Amino acid sequence: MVDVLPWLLRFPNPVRRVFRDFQALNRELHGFVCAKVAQHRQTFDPHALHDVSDVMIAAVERGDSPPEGLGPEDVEGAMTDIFGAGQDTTSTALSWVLLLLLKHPRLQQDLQAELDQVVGCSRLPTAEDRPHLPLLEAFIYETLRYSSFVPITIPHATTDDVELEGFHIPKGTVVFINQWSVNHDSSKWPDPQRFDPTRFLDAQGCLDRDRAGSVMIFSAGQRRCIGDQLSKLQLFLFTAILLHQCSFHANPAEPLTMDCVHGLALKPRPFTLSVRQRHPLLIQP
Ligand code: HEM
Repeated sequence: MVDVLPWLLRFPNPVRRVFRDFQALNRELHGFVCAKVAQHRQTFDPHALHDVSDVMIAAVERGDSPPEGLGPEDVEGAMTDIFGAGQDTTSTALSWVLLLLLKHPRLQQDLQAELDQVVGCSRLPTAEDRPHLPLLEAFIYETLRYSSFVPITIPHATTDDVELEGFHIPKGTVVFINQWSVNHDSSKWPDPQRFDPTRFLDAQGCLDRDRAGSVMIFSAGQRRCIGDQLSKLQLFLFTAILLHQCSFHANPAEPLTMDCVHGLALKPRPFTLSVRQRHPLLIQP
């Protein structure tokens, strides 16, 4: 196994700082998760598994995993990974969703018109509405492509010598994918700097699944994100429900900039907005 940390420490200061901040954050999260897992162990009932922590505890305690697989001491680490990897990414995606809705008020209205037509105003959008809301799906894919908010993937290292398109990559080389450049490659994406969800719609107005599948934000290969389907569903539901229930308006005193705060994920600079209720509220406060 190759240790990528010494390699990361060779980076210039700002990049090192990002990884240090990340380590500090991860330590804090780990403490929180350990306390939660301890509570789960106390209340554990093998006949009533309530969440992913219960399932994980059940799996390691039943001895389902192979001898070299996870043991009871790994539950806290695995849960920290899942929460650490899933929380910041999904909330960052939502910040971009909101910022881009503010930047494109006409598109916001079109998305609401699609929701009103498909869902109506007597119920909330559900996952079953997804195939009938192509513009909303296209908006989410374009947000992921355009923001490319995980611009480079987590560094890995080659376990053998590799030949790739005429390049020799020796064993033990640290490699990662530049997702931002894949998503802004002008040979693949016409006018890549333009935010245009309709690039994901075909002539019939349906979602072009091949095109959507070529957005790269969850990495590739064996260590590709395990949460991709879950997070796309979450993003769909959050965005659909927010837009169905509310309209979002920019603060005229603030310029709407696409400049980002740089870290492991690119985040929009802090911004404020006003929210107006559309229909009689269907969500119970
Ligand atoms: C929009 C949201 C998300 C984005 C953009 C995203 C992106 C990524 C990326 C780029 C990686 C690195 C893959 C690599 O090492 O090359 C990754 C790994 C991972 N993600 Fe996500 N992710 C998201 C949501 C989630 C969610 C919701 C979960 C869990 C519920 C999750 C769990 C993980 C885990 C556990 C890994 C490590 C996989 C491994 O090392 O084998 N992610 N993700």
